Amino acid sequence: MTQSLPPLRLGIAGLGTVGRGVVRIVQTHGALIAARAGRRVEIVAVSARSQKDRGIDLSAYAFEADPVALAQRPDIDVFVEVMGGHEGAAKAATEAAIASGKDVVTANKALLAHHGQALALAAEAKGRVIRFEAAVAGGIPVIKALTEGLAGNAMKRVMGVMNGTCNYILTRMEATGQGYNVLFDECAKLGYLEADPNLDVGGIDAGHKLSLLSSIAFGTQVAFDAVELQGIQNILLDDIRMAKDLGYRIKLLGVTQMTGRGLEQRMTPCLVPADSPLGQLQGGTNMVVLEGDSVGQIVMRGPGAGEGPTASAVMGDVIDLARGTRVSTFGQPASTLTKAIPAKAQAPSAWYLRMTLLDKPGALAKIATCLGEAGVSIDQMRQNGHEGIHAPVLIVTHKAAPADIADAVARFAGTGVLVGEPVALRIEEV
Ligand SMILES: NC(=O)c1ccc[n+]([C@@H]2O[C@H](COP(=O)([O-])OP(=O)(O)OC[C@H]3O[C@@H](n4cnc5c(N)ncnc54)[C@H](O)[C@@H]3O)[C@@H](O)[C@H]2O)c1
Ligand SMILES: N[C@@H](CCO)C(=O)O
Ligand code: NA
Repeated sequence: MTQSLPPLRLGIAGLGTVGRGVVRIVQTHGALIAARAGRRVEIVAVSARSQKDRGIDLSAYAFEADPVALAQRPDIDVFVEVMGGHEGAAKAATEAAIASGKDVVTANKALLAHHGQALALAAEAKGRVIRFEAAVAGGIPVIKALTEGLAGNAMKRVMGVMNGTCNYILTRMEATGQGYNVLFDECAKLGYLEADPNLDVGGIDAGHKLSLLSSIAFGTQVAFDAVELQGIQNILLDDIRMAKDLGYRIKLLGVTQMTGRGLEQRMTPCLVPADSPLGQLQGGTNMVVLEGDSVGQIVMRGPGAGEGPTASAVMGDVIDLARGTRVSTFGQPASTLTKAIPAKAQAPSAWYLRMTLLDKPGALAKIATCLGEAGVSIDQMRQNGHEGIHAPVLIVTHKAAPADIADAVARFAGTGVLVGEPVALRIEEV
């Protein structure tokens, strides 16, 4: 007869959206979890900023006002960090948990994007791991897919729409004909925005997630600073409409790939074919596209945020630890991850260029000349009527290097016919 294992004891720091969800799953699915893990999972202690009523019964758990004290308790096995923030309490408590020999489960992409390598090394030195399924694309089990199911593949490219708020804004712009500012305000009212909304609309939150996927996919140390970031704040309704006319949709798309030029990581608004899985992704849903040399392309779609989906991911990690499944934090020992060499030049692609010109003879010709001088070839060029003396102009280029596009855009400024700033978006082959 096998001897039954003692319960796995959790300390949960943070009782907000995610923390409450974790407590609810542990309380409602105790028997199911015990059957699957071969042992019970128990909550021993919790920590939050206050002891206010949260609509869940916490009476059986010890309360620690200080998350560091929670992390150091000798009666917990796993520290669940669902507070947020990449400095301060989350970092101090995670370090304390590791130092006192606990495994860590976290939903905190910002913390790992900034300190992932140091934390993973510290955990490894103690024979511990950090699991973070909830941190990337919420409920989609993409970390598990990459570290386990696809471990026999050399990964070629990973792409993702991983900020639900941005995808909500972009798809609602198309569906309602309302502009960015109106939909930003709607997101604020619906509570979709991070405390600092620039984390969402500036692409930073999604960039954090991409940097974690890069590390696992390519065996490199997390290099968030090397992610090229561009937000969605400058996308106009006109862009959404013109992209649609061309057969595309605009997505805040993350792409990471290892090229002969180095590691390319970008999180930028891109045009993708409207009929592709990425192009069809609506609302706040996330999608991750994984391309491996043996498996080909895998598309995973699902909820990237919210209490249930995020807590589901946290519990998947907890149950792995209860079962004794201990995959290294980034899929291989942190000491073997190589330093990422950021690509000096990013891959060429076709480009969408939108600008406003003075509607006068020769204006378009001057812009065409700039493109020619920069070595960029034009595929399509459209002027959609005019607004007084201003003419909105759309140009689609053949494949061109980003440096050549930047060169052309710099030349536009000297023509005397440009009004405002042009917008250049990649047309991504997905
Ligand atoms: N909400 C989501 O849908 C979602 C999805 C994926 C990942 N995440 C991540 O999960 C984490 C938590 O997010 P959330 O939405 O649950 O946040 P939240 O703001 O709803 O809750 C945060 C909780 O942490 C507690 N807390 C914060 N600082 C503390 C401190 N110094 N000491 C003690 N307690 C402290 C707060 O009291 C609160 O209970 C973040 O890292 C977030 O990025 C959230
Ligand atoms: N602000 C994030 C939450 C999940 O990380 C989003 O909109 O997707
Ligand atoms: Na996930």
